[in-house]
Amino acid sequence: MARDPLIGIVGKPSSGKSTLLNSLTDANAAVGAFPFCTIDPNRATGYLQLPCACSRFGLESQCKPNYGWCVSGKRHVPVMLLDVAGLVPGAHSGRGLGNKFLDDLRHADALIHVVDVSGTTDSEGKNTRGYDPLYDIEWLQDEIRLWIEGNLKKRWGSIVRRHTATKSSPVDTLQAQFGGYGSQVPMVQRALDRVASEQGNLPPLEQWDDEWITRVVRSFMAEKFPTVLALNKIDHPDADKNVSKILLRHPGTPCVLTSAVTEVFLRKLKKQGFVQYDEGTEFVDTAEDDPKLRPLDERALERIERVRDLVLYRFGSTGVVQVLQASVALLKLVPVYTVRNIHSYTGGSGTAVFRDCFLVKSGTPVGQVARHILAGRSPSPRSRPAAACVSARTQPSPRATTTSSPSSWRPGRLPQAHPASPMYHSVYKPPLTKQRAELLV
Ligand SMILES: Nc1nc2c(ncn2[C@@H]2O[C@H](COP(=O)(O)OP(=O)(O)OP(=O)(O)O)[C@@H](O)[C@H]2O)c(=O)[nH]1
Repeated sequence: MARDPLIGIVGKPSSGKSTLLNSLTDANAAVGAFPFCTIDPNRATGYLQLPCACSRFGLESQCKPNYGWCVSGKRHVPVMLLDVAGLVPGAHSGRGLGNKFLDDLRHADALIHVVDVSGTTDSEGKNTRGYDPLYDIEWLQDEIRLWIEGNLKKRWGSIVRRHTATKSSPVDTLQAQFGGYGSQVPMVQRALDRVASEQGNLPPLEQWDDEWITRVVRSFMAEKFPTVLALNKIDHPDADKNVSKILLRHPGTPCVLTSAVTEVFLRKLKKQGFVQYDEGTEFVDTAEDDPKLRPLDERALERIERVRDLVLYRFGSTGVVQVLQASVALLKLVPVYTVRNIHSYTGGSGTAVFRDCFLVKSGTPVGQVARHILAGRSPSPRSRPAAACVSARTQPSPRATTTSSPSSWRPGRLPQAHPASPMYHSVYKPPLTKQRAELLV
């Protein structure tokens, strides 16, 4: 990924995409209980929560990020988000507001699919009761596949002729077609390898029929658009049974239970000084717990109680922070802290430490990281040339620098994402056995 990661938020109309975007950012995307409330894709900066490198050295008080912020060793790293207008079944052929929305997705590196698990909106986002959201997961994946497949099949005859005439490899031929989605050769190669491992060797490209094309496109989708499901509206009484059904049907898919509307509510009260809320946790203090806070009226207090009972105490959080962490984890990104002084971790002048943090694919050679950072940014003089890279996940050594190579990681490469990292813990990996899930139903 030669640019900053972009996470696309997709789903049917009224599933809560804009609410999720608002809860992750300071954006004010239009929110409404009517379909197609969003028409243009909204881009906004969300903030990914990570344990900051400063906390490993007891330097929390000196940590002053150039972008985002850090509180008590919890770093908030900016990540670009894209809220795509609601998709409906048949979108690939222009239904709803057309496949223009699918085109908006081209540059996304991973997707958050917002699924309304309350069952109160149908596949087009219209109000209903008892709707089965399992259907939404399937048709949305199909729409994306049919869109890519349609674009490919439109030109299949000439693609094959050119492939034969130029004696290209299937990877090169497909890369020429998939380049518009921001693919790269290794990504296309992985997609083909996956098909080969599942189906046996692929026939020559000239002999691919519709079924082979579908298999290849499916596999490319898994590489290009890794997806996490945000099972949203868990505050609704009908959500439990739908969540259980989804977890049973999609055991391998990363899912995070969310209540975006609760997160928006809590962040708003926090901003206004009514509550102390630690985002990503279940802890909300009011004036009853901390007299320094502004007192809430009876109605707001009742709502806080409901939110605690229905969401925070039951699920441990609103899930909004975790869903962004899960999507970044799908991309196998690790934070890299560039510092000028590898002894003080400062950025040049002053005493502030760990001023810059970049998200980089795990395993990327240090030289490539440096080239990417120096080429892709126009850093301020204060944060200019990185003399060293420190990754928050370097375990157990504190330093991963270009000039020293601690024994715990391979010299010249960034460490692999640590499996015990909170980034992975926070992904809602269904801990349910089949029996427990059935009990929930
Ligand atoms: N109960 C509940 N309602 C929610 C939640 N998240 C969003 N909503 C409500 O769902 C409705 C639709 O939310 P939006 O965020 O506008 O949905 P959208 O998916 O962006 O819709 P489009 O713009 O039409 O694509 C609004 O009334 C929200 O308040 C949630 O977690 N729980």
